[in-house]
Amino acid sequence: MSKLHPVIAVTGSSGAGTSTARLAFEHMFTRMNLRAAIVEGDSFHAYDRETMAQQLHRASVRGERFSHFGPSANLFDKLEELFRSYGASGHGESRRYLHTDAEACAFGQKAGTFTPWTPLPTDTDLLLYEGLHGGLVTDRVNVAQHVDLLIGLVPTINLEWIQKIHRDTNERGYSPERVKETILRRMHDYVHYMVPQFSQTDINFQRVPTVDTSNPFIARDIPTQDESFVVIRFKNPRKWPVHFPEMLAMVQGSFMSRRNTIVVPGGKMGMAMEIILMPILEQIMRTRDNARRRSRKKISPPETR
Ligand SMILES: Nc1ncnc2c1ncn2[C@@H]1O[C@H](COP(=O)(O)OP(=O)(O)O)[C@@H](O)[C@H]1O
Ligand SMILES: O=C(COP(=O)(O)O)[C@H](O)[C@H](O)COP(=O)(O)O
Repeated sequence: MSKLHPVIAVTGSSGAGTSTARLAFEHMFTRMNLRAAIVEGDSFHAYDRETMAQQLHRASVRGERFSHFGPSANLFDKLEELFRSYGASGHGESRRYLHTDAEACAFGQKAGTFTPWTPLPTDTDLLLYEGLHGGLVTDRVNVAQHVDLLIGLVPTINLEWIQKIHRDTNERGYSPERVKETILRRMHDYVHYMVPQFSQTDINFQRVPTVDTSNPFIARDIPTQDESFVVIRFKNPRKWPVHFPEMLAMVQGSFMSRRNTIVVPGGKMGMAMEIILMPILEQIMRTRDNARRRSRKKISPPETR
């Protein structure tokens, strides 16, 4: 945890909507005039697409579990080191995993490859991570301990699979069958490395469809915002400037389902994220500024003030 260099992580499974949620954060950062170092979780995969395919075949032949959700296909220690380093100094290094030809073309590379490791931009106000493992805790790494605000994007599983199938077939060129196989292959690691994170999160945003998603593998399109509700669970509401009565008054159609859980219409998800997250970001930045003032006082002795 860092007061001087806050780390914010949006964590969710493949297709959960973390890239989409990142855009909402970027809009808030712009409105708050904050400069963020943005890190995509896929950049901590251990293998590029070609090598990953070889590793997957080898694991299949050996009858071993192996997926993008688990430790053998990710650089978890490097991710924890990034969060630790940024929290301590505001510095670190990252790269990008280029999923599509369009992304890769901009770097003169092939899709499914990594850009080189490069230092994060300097003089940033905070780090924003969006990806698969922002809240990871295993017997070897504890990524979550370095995060100041941990957000879970956790649509109900049928909706998550519909979103992944839609995105992977339309934007990444995979067949629906191939995506179904990926979902099945990742199930063990999903249960052991993805799901436990959502007990670590400060806030979970769980989009729940109000239309039939019983068979996600035949869904023609993604349920729209208006065809859903969002269940927003706070692990510890007292930790943050969260005022449920104010939110209930501001978000039409919202209601409390538990003392720490507010439900909003899906079409109000963006508004609810802003109402909830901007005061929290403001609190984090006030804490950062106070810590920086104290740090400066320690450096300059009283007689020279
Ligand atoms: N709240 C939402 N409402 C409707 N569609 C969404 C929502 N969030 C994500 N999607 C769609 O789901 C798919 C996966 O979202 P994405 O942000 O790429 O997931 P991730 O980065 O977690 O893999 C995309 O097609 C995206 O447009
Ligand atoms: O599970 C994910 C995570 O990405 P996301 O959270 O965006 O779904 C992707 O399948 C891998 O990064 C491999 O990508 P690819 O299959 O394109 O090589």
